[in-house]
Amino acid sequence: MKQLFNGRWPDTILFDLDGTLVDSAPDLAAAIDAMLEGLGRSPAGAEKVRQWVGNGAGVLVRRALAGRFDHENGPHLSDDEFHAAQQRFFDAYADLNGGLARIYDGVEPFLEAAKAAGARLAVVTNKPTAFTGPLLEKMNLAHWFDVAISGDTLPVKKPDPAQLHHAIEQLDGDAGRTLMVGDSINDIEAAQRAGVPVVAVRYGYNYGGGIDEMGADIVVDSLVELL
Ligand SMILES: O=C(O)COP(=O)(O)O
Ligand SMILES: [Mg+2]
Repeated sequence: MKQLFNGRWPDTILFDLDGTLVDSAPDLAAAIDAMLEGLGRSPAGAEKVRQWVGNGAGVLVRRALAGRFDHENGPHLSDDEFHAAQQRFFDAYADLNGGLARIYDGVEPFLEAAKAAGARLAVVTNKPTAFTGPLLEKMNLAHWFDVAISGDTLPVKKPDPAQLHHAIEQLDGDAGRTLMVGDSINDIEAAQRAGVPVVAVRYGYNYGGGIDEMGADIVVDSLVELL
């Protein structure tokens, strides 16, 4: 990592949340299944939900209702049906968020070292604001971060680079002295479009696909490999 920054630590580091800092898919799956069961439908199960996470809550709900990743090709959904289902998901996830989730190995040692090196840290997630703060608090991770930018903070989400620009501005940073750390093609694309070097982790979701050939500057199995 330091070779990307002339042998020094980056000044600012932006972290994706779901699939990078925290394995939140079990809670997301439980909430999606509660939504589906409330609608009289069969549960989707954790394996599918893990592959549907990545574009925020609304798209996750749409994929679950369609029973497929490419929800645009599923049955027509009225706005009312969508909003009623999404509300069920929000209610269920508000109760379940952080219950089964766990912090990935290597995350806390890396955060500790980054802070000790003087880096300023932000979370940049597609998760809605209503769930980002509570999850960070529940995992006892909130104290590491100066800023959290969520999926509804701005009108656009990753892979658009706007959340990264916003985080860098709030941290008083500079894209050339910033590192992005993520688990999905969205994180890599957003970082590239923001002109920020990017580390990808192999243990995350990335829609069930590999991350090695997606263009990240560095790919690791654990963030401790960066130390
Ligand atoms: O909520 C999602 O869809 C994904 O969230 P992430 O950006 O933290 O991976
Ligand atoms: Mg992620």
